[in-house]
Amino acid sequence: MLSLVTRAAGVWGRLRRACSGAALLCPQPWMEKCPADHVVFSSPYSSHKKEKLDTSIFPVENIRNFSIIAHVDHGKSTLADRLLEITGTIAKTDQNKQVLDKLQVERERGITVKAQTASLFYSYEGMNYLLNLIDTPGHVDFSYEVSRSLSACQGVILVVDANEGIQAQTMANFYLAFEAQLAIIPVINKIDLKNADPERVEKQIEKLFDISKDECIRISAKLGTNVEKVLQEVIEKVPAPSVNISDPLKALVFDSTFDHYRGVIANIALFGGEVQKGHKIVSAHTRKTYEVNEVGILTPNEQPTHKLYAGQVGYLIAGMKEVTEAQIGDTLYLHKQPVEPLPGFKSAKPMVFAGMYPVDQSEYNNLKSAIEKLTLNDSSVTVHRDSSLALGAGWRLGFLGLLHLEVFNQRLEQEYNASVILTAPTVPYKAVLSSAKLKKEHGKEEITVINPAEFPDKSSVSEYLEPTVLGTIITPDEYIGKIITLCQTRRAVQKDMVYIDEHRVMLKYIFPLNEIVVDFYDALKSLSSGYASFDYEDAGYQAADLVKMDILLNGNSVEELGAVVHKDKAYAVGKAMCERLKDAIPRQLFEIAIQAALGSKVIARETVKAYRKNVVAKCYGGDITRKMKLLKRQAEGKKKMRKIGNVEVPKDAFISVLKRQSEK
Ligand SMILES: Nc1nc2c(ncn2[C@@H]2O[C@H](COP(=O)(O)OP(=O)(O)OP(=O)(O)O)[C@@H](O)[C@H]2O)c(=O)[nH]1
Repeated sequence: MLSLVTRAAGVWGRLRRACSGAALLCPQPWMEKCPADHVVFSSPYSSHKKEKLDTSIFPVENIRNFSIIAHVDHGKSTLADRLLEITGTIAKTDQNKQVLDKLQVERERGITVKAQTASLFYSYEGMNYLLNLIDTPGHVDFSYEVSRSLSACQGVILVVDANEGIQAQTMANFYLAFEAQLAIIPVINKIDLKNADPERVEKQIEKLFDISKDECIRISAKLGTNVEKVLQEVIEKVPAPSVNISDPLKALVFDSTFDHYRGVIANIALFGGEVQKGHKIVSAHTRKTYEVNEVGILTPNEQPTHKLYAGQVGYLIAGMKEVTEAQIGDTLYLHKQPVEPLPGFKSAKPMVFAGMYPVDQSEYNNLKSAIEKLTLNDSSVTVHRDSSLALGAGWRLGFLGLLHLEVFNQRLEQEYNASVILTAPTVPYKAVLSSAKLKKEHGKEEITVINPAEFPDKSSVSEYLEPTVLGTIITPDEYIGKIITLCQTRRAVQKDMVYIDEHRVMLKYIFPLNEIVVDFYDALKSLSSGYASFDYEDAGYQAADLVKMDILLNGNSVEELGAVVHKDKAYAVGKAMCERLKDAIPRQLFEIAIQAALGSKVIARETVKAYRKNVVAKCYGGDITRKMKLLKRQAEGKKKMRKIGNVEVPKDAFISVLKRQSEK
């Protein structure tokens, strides 16, 4: 014990030297409130220190790796901010709002989409600890991030809102942690709210998770109330990683990003050994050898260290220039010291597919490289090459949900300046083939169809199958009636209904995936005044009576707008799609007929009237610059259009047509 304290004191000195003097310790204003034994010895967030830190002072027993998990908006990122402040990782200011949500898309939408790591230094009861915190997203579309993050952890802080109580994603995230056998610290947040009812939430936690209410910590992440207690509980309750420094290096790549200058930056968790600059490492996946250029921890910016040791979580740069070289889930080991690779991750199962095309074919290569780099950072996206008559060469991408698709699209625009056309999303259907010709062509009897254009005709199929999910809805009981009706209109079958307390009910339904993927969540929120929550998991395939619906513009079938629908819904969906297309397609110089058809049978029709006005007429005889401006604006608008036959279709129309306006 003594030697550890002495070592730690020495380290503190070294860390203090490594971080510039100004960055450290009292009399920093935010330090004065720290209790005497909670010594802070990291640098403020803003300053990236090039001088290397020595983290050897933290023996494995003093390392804790943990995640914060919760339902959307229950306060994970706010709690992370407070933990960063308490440990002096960032200065305490009012500007600290969701510091770990670094992406523009996260800040704009106010949600976490990427798990983010931060190493915190904390001194408690005379011991110095290295705490590696991973903040995770709450939305179901990003649950792959959560499950990957948990593989680098031994414990979780499970945050539950004191007003909303346990919600659908609280359940899902709890089970992820429970199945991974992690220590779970239940935290009831937002106790400062007027309607907070922590006692009710404690009862729910006892009932649903079998965790004693005495273990729950009541906090306000916003005000900082009791947050320090959470940190101490992490030290007390989360076990240190069970690893050995003297073993050969075994590092799990649990995330990667691509830096334009430095290539691939891999986030790694060390399950054995140590690694430092100059080491030769091998990727178990590609068997390629690399020399390590830099290792470090994330504070939460990259902070180089001399080495990374077993039990630590950090980053590694090793001259991987191609995005395909750093697979998430890969195991890295030292050259000539091979190890049994870690199990890696189950690959994500895409729920929604959509076509993605460059707005202009000349941008194909740029977009290709942008997609490759972004999928390195978001490995749950699957990519297949595709092409379409109207849109040219492109890709068919698989996502975990519609929000995931939208966020990926937004990130492409914001981080890679790439503008794309997205086609209507579809779920992966299956067809059991009866035609000998098709069976031979595909080399199998059952095919998965991720593009409606390739949906085989009924005459060559013995059965169609559609994907289903087990949905969990948690709602105040006053909305049950409306919710049950909504579920029935979505062809759902009820599996369970239990009261989780006097007024809240948990419903379980099997849904056809295509009934919920686009807008079920919005409909649920709107009819429950925002109080119901929803989460789902894969539940296999079921037989379904499916048909392919074509959309025609002036008699020409538009492959990119075609959809696979349930036969009973074809008329309603066709009518709605035609109506929405009518709103989306601007009037042009000729009349446009929009039709939905099943085979040769037209089931719905709308007309866009011709547009007669000459936009520059009013400029004749007038100012030529005004006329030029008007024409330029028109040309800009045209760039956002796609010509199909002779009809100009706005690029957003392809995706917006499937959205249902409102639920009756
Ligand atoms: N009153 C009150 N509001 C809080 C508290 N903690 C968080 N909030 C607010 O709740 C909202 C959501 O907080 P976040 O920290 O972004 O929640 P999150 O769980 O990280 O959200 P996602 O990452 O999108 O899942 C924000 O407006 C916070 O200011 C709290 O203790 N009290």
